[in-house]
Amino acid sequence: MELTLTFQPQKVYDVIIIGAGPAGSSAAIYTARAGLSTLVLYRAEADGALGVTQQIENYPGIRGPISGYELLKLMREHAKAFGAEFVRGKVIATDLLGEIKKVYTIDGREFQGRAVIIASGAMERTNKFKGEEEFLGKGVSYCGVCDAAFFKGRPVAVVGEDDYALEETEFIARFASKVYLVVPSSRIKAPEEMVEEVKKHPHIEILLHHRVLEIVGSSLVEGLAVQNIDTKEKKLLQVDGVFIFLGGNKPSVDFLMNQVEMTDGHCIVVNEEMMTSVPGVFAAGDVLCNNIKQAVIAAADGVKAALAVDKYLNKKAKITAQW
Ligand SMILES: Cc1cc2nc3c(=O)[nH]c(=O)nc-3n(C[C@H](O)[C@H](O)[C@H](O)COP(=O)(O)OP(=O)(O)OC[C@H]3O[C@@H](n4cnc5c(N)ncnc54)[C@H](O)[C@@H]3O)c2cc1C
Repeated sequence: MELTLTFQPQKVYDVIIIGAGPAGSSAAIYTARAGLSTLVLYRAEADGALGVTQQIENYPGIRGPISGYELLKLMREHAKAFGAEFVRGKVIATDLLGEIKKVYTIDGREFQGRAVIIASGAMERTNKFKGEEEFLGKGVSYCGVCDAAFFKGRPVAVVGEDDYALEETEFIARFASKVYLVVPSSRIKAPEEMVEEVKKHPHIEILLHHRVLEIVGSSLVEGLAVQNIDTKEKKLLQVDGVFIFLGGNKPSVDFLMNQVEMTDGHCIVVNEEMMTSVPGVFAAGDVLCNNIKQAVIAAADGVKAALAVDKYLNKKAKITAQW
């Protein structure tokens, strides 16, 4: 019998956009409309600064009030209508220095593109909890897909307060016997229907408005000390694992692995055409520290980056507007 092997070459996109907030989605409208094959990678549906915004009423043309997530869906649908592909996947690593740029997601996929736009926002944490570094890999994790199975039939805690944290909590609850969802704020910043789903889950207990005091244990995690912010009551949750999915206000740039020039404060350096120090790699939106954090400014930045990608890939002498 003759064996025929068929080799499926990996698709190389014209541009990969990391982030589906206003910067990434607006960039995708322009790159896709310019006929460039466009892939947008994003972490979770109602994620990023706009995704968690309850109400917005100052985005031009959308009088509102409208939730940030509803506005995002309009932007994404607009980009999809021009052919942009949106794929969920948290980017954890990149290889940007070659002509073909490689982008890796947490679930082990590799994507290739001729240009990359970094539009991952600025919602990384700035502070760590007591015990977090000590128990990293010994019960502390930042990845449900990677580590939830290690906690099959055992109790864990998840610390987080948005859509991304909810999705991870639901996934982890498939394995753990009990999941305490510790929410530092007084509400979960996610669409109501997602919150209701999680509330109904028999293994999940939500602790709203609780702060983390300390992750405790000897060689492995044995508990999470928390405090109710309203009543000041402290308790020790007996858990074997602590998953942390909190946001902050630092640029989300870990996956760049120092390949592009940055300032001391982890701010990406770009030129007037939004290009970083690496040819073919651009950045837009809140990920740029000096930006005024507004949706319309992020969107405009995304458009500038998209037009610059068109110039770069099509070797144009200058950036041209799209009519
Ligand atoms: C509470 C709040 C209220 C606000 N209210 C207003 C307002 O009323 N009006 C206004 O104009 N602006 C408002 N803003 C600001 C506005 O939301 C931001 O300026 C804007 O969303 C920035 O857009 P962005 O695309 O740069 O980043 P974001 O909107 O933060 O989007 C980042 C994207 O990157 C993705 N991402 C991050 N890391 C990764 C990764 N590792 N892998 C894959 N994807 C990743 C996320 O999933 C998300 O899709 C508000 C912000 C907040 C937090």
